[in-house]
Amino acid sequence: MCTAIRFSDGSGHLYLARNLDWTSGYGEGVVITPTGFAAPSPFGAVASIPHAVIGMGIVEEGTPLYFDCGNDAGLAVAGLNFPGYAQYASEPVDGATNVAAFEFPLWVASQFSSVDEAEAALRNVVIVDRPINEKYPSSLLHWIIGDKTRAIVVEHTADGLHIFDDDVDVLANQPGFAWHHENLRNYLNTSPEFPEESVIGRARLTPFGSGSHMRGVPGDYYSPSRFVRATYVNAHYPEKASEEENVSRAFHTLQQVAMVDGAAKMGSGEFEKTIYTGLFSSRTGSYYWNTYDDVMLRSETLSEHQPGGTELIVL
Ligand SMILES: C[C@H](CCC(=O)NCCS(=O)(=O)O)[C@H]1CC[C@H]2[C@@H]3[C@H](O)C[C@@H]4C[C@H](O)CC[C@]4(C)[C@H]3C[C@H](O)[C@]12C
Repeated sequence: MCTAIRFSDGSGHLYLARNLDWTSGYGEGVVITPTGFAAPSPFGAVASIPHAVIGMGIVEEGTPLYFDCGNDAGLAVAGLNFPGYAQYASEPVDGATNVAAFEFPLWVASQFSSVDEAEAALRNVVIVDRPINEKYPSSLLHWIIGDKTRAIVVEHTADGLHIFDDDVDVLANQPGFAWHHENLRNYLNTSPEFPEESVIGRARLTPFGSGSHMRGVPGDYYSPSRFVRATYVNAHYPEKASEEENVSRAFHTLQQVAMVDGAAKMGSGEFEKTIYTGLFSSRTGSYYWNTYDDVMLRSETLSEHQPGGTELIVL
C-alpha cells in the first residue's frame, strides 16, 4: 500500500512525501526530466517541458515513468494504487486533453506551476488506458497533487474524472478519497491533549502518560487506517521552519504508516513492505529518499543536474 502527505513550512514551500508499499521494487531510481527533453507522448499532452521535473521512477521506451515527482515551480504529484475503482478511457476523446495513464505525473509536473493551474486544466482531461508497452499495462492509480498552499486528489473512475479538494493533505489506497474523508468523522474524539483526572465511581483516575486521547487512532496497515493515522500525525505536527526540520517531519510522519516485512500479506501471498520513502522539497528543489534495506537518507537536487538540458538524467 502507499500513503502520501503534503505540508508546508511557514515561508511558502511545499513538502510532498510518500511511502511506496509493495512486495518488491521495479528497479526505480531518481530521474530528472530537463526542460529541453522531447518526451514521447502518445496524444501530445506533453508536447514540451516548461518545468524541469525530479522524482522517483523508471525509464521505459525513452519515457520517464514517475511514481512521484516535483518540479522547479513547487508543484508535486504522487500516484497510489486504486484498483477496483480506477477506470480509464479505452480510447482518446476528441476535443479533450488526452493523457496516457503512465504519463500523468510527468504531465502534471512538467506543465503546471500550481494546484490551481493543474486543477483548471484537469477539467478538460481524459486519462487514457494506453500502456507504454506490453511489459507494463496501465497501473490503476489515483493521484495527490500538492503545492505550497493546498492539495487535490484526482480519481478517474467509470463515470469519468473527479477532482477532490484534499483539505487534510493525505492520500492512501482504496476506497476513494470521499470515503476516507467521511471516515474521519469517526475519530473526532482523538486529540493530543493530556486528560484531566477523571472520577468514576469512587475512583480518581489519571492517565499513564501522554497519548491517552490518541487511543482509537487505528494502528494497523489497512488503507483506511493509514489514512486516519497519517491525517492525525500530519495535522498535529507543529509547523517547522528549516529544511532539516521539515525533512525530519516528512520521514517521521511516514514512518507512522510504513509497512514492516512479515506483518501483512497481499493476495499473492507475498508480504508487503515499504520499498522506499520519498520526499520532494520545493525549498531546495531536492528529492530525498531511503529504502527498506538502506535507511540512510539520500538526496539529489534539480539545480545541480542541468535542468535546462535535453537528455533524461537517471541517478
Ligand atoms: C505499485 C505502486 C503502487 C503501490 C501501492 O499503492 N500499493 C498499494 C497496495 S494495495 O493495492 O493497496 O494492496 C505503483 C505506483 C506507481 C506505479 C508505477 C508508475 O505508474 C509508472 C509505471 C506505469 C506503467 O503503466 C506500469 C509500471 C509502472 C512502473 C508502475 C508500477 C506500479 O503500478 C507503481 C510502482
